[in-house]
Amino acid sequence: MEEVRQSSAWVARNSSHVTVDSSGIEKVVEKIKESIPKVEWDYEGIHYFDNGPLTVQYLFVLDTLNFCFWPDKDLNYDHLAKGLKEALLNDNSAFDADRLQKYTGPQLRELLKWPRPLPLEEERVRLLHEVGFELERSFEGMASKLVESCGKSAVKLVSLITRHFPGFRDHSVYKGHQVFFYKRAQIFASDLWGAFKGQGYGEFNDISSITMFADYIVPAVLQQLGVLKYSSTLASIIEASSEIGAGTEEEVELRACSIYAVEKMRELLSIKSGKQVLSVELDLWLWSVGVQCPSLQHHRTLSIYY
Ligand SMILES: Nc1nc2c(c(CN[C@H]3C=C[C@H](O)[C@@H]3O)cn2[C@@H]2O[C@H](COP(=O)(O)O)[C@@H](O)[C@H]2O)c(=O)[nH]1
Repeated sequence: MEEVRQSSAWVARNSSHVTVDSSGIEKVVEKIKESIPKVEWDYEGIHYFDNGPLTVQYLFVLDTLNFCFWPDKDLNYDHLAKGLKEALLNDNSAFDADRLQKYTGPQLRELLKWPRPLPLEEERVRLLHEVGFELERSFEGMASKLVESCGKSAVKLVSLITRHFPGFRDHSVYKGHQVFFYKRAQIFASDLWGAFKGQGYGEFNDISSITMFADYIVPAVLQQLGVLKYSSTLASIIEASSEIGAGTEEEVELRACSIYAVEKMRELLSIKSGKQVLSVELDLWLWSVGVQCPSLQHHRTLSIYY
């Protein structure tokens, strides 16, 4: 994940609309260093888990669709995680590779028991087809085979996913530089690690390589904590709930500065507490704070990546 770290740091050094405030980081670290908040994976109790390959298939489908809920104000991540779980409990072949290649928009809606079109529904369906097709072509139809071929390396897993599945190639070009985020690929590795508690399909010797997942919730939490500072123009765009285009400087800076800030927080926290802290752990804490705050104003970008 070095390319994610390095390219995000480059954006943070050259940014025009978002700044990472080191005194803000110090304040947060001072507050939490004595007892570092630990949030348990699936604290909500919404995910499917059977300790086997079907869970891996579920998590891969989940993270294929884990983006852009906000255009429908009643829809959120929980609906997706729970809806897919219910679908699998009703029919354990619902995510077989051949079935994934055939879903239509209305069928996906029905699967999730959502009464109206999903945001970016056509893209969601296209990505499911892509995943079904490539799983069948290269991994005997099973996401578990994909995971098994990574030799307990999260870095290898992310790179294999981005090589095989174009829909996971989450990157941007910023001021002429290529910037990598790989949000859904990284969160898949982290979901495996969390669900299987670091064992079996969730065992990764390099889980510390994973960065935070640059979504639309964590940047807003970091801003509230005083870790990120926005230009007045950017702040008013977000307050007005106006859209920010995918690939704009503003959007790339919000995501990259969040990655950079969490890396800095992690480094400082490790020094001050004397314990190794993982970016995935900080991410889950920050995300859970964000989704429990109904008044949180986040940036709005139509994107298939987060
Ligand atoms: N950084 C980060 N972003 C995350 C997650 C998760 C869920 N992780 C699960 C794993 C274990 C836990 O028990 C969680 O349930 C979703 N998201 C992102 O949030 C947004 C959805 O927001 P809203 O519309 O309000 O539901 C959307 O971009 C989605 O991609 C995370 O962990 N970290």
